[in-house]
Amino acid sequence: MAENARQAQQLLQPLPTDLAASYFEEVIGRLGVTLEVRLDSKDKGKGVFATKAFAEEDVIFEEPALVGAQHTANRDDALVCSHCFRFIGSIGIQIAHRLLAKGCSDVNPDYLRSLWSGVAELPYSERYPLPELVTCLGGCVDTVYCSDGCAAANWAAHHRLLCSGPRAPPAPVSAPAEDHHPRRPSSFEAFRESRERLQTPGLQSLTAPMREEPPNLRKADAVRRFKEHADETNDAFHLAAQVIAGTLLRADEPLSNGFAPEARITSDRNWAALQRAWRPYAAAWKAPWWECVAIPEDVTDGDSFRSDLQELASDSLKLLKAFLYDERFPALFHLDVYGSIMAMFELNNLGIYVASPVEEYFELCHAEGGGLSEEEQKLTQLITRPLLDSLGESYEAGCQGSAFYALQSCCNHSCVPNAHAFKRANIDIDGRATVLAKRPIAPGEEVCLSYIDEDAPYHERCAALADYGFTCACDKCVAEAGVPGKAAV
Ligand SMILES: C[S@@+](CC[C@H](N)C(=O)[O-])C[C@H]1O[C@@H](n2cnc3c(N)ncnc32)[C@H](O)[C@@H]1O
Repeated sequence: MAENARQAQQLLQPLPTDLAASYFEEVIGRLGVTLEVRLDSKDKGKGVFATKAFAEEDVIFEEPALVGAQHTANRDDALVCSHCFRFIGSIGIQIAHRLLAKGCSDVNPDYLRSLWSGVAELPYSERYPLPELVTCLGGCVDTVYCSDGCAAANWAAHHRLLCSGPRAPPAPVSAPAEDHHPRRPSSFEAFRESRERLQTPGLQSLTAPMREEPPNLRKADAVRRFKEHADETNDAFHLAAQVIAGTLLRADEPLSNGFAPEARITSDRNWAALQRAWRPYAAAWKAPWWECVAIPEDVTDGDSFRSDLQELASDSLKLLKAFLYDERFPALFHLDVYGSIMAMFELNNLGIYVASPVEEYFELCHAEGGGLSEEEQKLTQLITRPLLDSLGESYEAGCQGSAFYALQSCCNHSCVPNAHAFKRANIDIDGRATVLAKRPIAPGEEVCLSYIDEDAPYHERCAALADYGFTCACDKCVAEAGVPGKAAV
């Protein structure tokens, strides 16, 4: 077996117990929570266990995503920080963003542009202050942030390698450069145009010979092609790119800082650095995507469905390698490794949901008892009614995406869960996972979430969990499976 394939197969092995234990101790320490990850939880693999008592509604843990992305289709609905997923700008900017993106003809576009630029402001919108928009350190417009801190953190985590920006990045990359001022694109059109350019490779980029372009433009085009393919086929490829870029950056760090793992031969040092950097994902090991995905009911030829998925992943990986390939770490770019990352998202992801402040704003202005006097509402609605009507039923659309969390992804399922991932109104305003106790939990008890509608009848629950590739062994399922007639309810 070639060295590359051999190393790839090694990356695809579950972490040895001692390394997995120390990795999760580090995760628990970083999050500062009173929990432990046990590696063998009753035939279910890993599980999360309480090490102290929790009362009902207690926060069991909160955790930022390791990688996360807003759904492509949601980008026009919600303008959020690309790192923490908080809403940004202002209520006026959020509404203008959506209506201008929709090409709405019911409201004067000049008025919407003035909302976008901040020249016009909506009455009472100051009651819902949002952080100023901050642009990307590398100058691309496919990411925007709520603060310099988020821009720097995203840059350091993976965006440094995934940025399609035209500007040379400021140095050092670990801290925002002093001359980097938060700034928002001057007009919605400039912002939008730049985003559209990201989604549509210009004719020039398809026809111009690559070698005549400066290297940074070549890279920018290759990044755009990868992102466009992900937008059109499967959002999870964006997350897979973040995993690979983040792993490369972590593997590179000890090598470039001279703190290389102890090994005399360079290739051995590179391999040791890669193995260490890969740990968060080795701990979430899964079989390749095309093998573990449940075949949809309407698909008759399962084999060709699986081979189509494999081909799709292969196309995506080729586009990624065009700008990200690093010859020191060839195993990271093996198709089976890419497939395992995709499977991790398929089986372990948590949806991101952040409620929109626009919903609350319209409640204030339009709902009975919303907080304004009748007279104030009447006057305000002269401005807000046309906006609300144009937005239509989906006026309250929140931010939606998906993310992977180191600890939450270890929580097993139960059809009588003692915990739930829940967003508390006005408290949980970003993409962190917040897990609350649904009932009192004793020390030593396993913390379980429900991946599905746990109130559904037994056979529906079984079918829903088959998509996750397992048969539930919780007490409720065991009891119901044994009761004649119950399965048919
Ligand atoms: C999000 S992971 C949870 C962590 C997992 N135990 C691990 O070792 O990585 C989901 C996987 O855990 C296992 N699992 C979770 N809940 C289960 C249950 N109630 N019964 C059996 N297996 C379960 C299944 O293999 C499922 O695909």
